[in-house]
Amino acid sequence: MNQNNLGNQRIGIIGGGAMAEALLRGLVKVVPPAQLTVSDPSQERLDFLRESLQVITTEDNQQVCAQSDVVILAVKPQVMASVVTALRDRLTPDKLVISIAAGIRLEQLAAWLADGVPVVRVMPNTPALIGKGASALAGGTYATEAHMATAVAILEAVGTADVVGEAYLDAVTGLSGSGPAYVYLMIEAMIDAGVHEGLPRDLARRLVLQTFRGSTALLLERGHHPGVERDRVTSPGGTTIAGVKALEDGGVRAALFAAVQAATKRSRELAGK
Ligand SMILES: NC(=O)C1=CN([C@@H]2O[C@H](COP(=O)(O)OP(=O)(O)OC[C@H]3O[C@@H](n4cnc5c(N)ncnc54)[C@H](OP(=O)(O)O)[C@@H]3O)[C@@H](O)[C@H]2O)C=CC1
Ligand SMILES: O=C(O)[C@@H]1CCC=N1
Repeated sequence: MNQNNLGNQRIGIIGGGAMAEALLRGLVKVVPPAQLTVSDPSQERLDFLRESLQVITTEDNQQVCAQSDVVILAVKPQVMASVVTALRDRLTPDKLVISIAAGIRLEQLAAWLADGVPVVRVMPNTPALIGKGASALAGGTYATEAHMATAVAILEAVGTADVVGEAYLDAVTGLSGSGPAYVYLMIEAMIDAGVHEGLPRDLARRLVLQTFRGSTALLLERGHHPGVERDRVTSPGGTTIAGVKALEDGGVRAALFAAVQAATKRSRELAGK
């Protein structure tokens, strides 16, 4: 088990869905599972989490609060108000509350909680499931540097963590929170395009996945602007520029702008739910 600055903190998660599983898979590598508790209405889901990760499970959200120093709220935004207000007496100022819900503002969380409770709002993403997530987080009024360090340590167990101003978090949601879906859609379309040109599907899949992996790794390693690497692929009068022109004609840049803008707008709307 890695050393980390989570110490002996007990961490609880309310809502045992996709993101909770992702966080738990990283956390079990840095925190003893006996310090991790998760709640969910589905016994089947809890059985799965307990059997695969050896964490403590319960159907009772109050129990998660009672036996945790840090409580991560991982339910859907639409049920957040009822879940948090029901736990108001249990979420005392000695605990750290972390919300990963899209759209739900620090101000809103503070209004549902008792005065003085430290709150951190986070936007993670699903590659956290394999320790390659990208998270951004912002602290509320009562979140101290120590609370932020704890939140960062939790998120770094599943990938990268950037502390930002809360004003960025809706755009972060539209960009990296929802981003894996855009990437998967592009991967799926490219595989189909390869099949359309006569390639066997398994070969097309291998080539596309390695192309995404290699291209990303090259950018990360060299630190170049993407245009620099794109120019290297693009021979004058060659194949790539023909493909790039088709992408520009198809409005791919505009579509990506629109996707991030629409998801950011939706994150802002969820605040009112
Ligand atoms: N999925 C993603 O890519 C990302 C999601 N998020 C945020 O993470 C949060 C969770 O999303 P995600 O994991 O995808 O959603 P899921 O639906 O997979 O997980 C939510 C879980 O909470 C359970 N739940 C519902 N009501 C309660 C309750 N009253 N008490 C305890 N648990 C309850 C649900 O059970 P049941 O299904 O039976 O209702 C479900 O298992 C959301 O707020 C979302 O905005 C943030 C970043 C990325
Ligand atoms: O689609 C959603 O609302 C969540 C938040 C970011 C990714 N998934």
